[in-house]
Amino acid sequence: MSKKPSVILQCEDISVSFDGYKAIQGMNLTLERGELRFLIGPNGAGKTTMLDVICGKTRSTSGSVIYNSSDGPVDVTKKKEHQIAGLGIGRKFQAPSIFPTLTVFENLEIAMRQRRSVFATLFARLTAEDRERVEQQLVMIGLQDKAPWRAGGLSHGEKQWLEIGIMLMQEPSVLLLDEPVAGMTDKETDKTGELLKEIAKLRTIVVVEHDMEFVRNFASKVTVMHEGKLLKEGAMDEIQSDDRVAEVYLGKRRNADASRSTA
Ligand SMILES: Nc1ncnc2c1ncn2[C@@H]1O[C@H](COP(=O)(O)OP(=O)(O)OP(=O)(O)O)[C@@H](O)[C@H]1O
Repeated sequence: MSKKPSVILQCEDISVSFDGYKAIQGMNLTLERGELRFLIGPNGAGKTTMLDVICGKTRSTSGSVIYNSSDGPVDVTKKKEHQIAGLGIGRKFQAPSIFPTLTVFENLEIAMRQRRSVFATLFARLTAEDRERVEQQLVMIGLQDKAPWRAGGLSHGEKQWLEIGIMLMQEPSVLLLDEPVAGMTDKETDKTGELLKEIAKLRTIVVVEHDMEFVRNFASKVTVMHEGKLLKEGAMDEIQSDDRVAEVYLGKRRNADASRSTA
């Protein structure tokens, strides 16, 4: 058997324009298998747009996103959103996708069934193996005690973990998450960090994040974007001691302070 390439995703020279406004300008991003990468940068840097390009929600105006799928390399910029999801790139959006009136268990069960053909979904009964898969997922996301709960009754943090569990039932190789800890308590935030580290043992995760404490606590490698470009990439301590990174964050804060003081 041939060895899988260590790089799972390579975004090269990506540019995106919105009605002439250049939101991304020649961005490069290379991800290894099994890494937890944080994508940071001031507001409007282009982080979410980068995730949108990778999952096919937004078309790049130039550049390529090569995904090393189990069937070989594919340029996903040529694919549609549902095809990209089918190839193994999962995206979690801010809007919740859980069914609040169904139980936690049923939410995971439905996600598992969606992988199958319509015929199989209509007629399949839950096998012992299926049940085992759902149960393993419940343990992974820390909701085993809440399996019979209605999903709508979960706390905010628990709902986010269930959403991550739903994504995992599709067995993606790459997970794209936009601010997964927004609105969480400190305890929930830490638990989410541990969960993401666990998931990244088998899969690649990209997290767009503003919560710097969360990034400091859980990031091994960080990519900083500014004005649609790559500003700096490296370990968190290198990022923190970089003058240009400090400048773009402080510069933004200074501008915000100035406009506030003149308001
Ligand atoms: N659909 C769109 N149409 C027009 N402009 C857009 C669209 N989506 C994003 N933009 C603009 O592109 C730029 C980059 O946006 P993006 O949301 O990717 O930044 P971001 O780094 O994720 O910011 P934030 O941290 O505030 O979420 C911003 O100036 C934004 O206003």
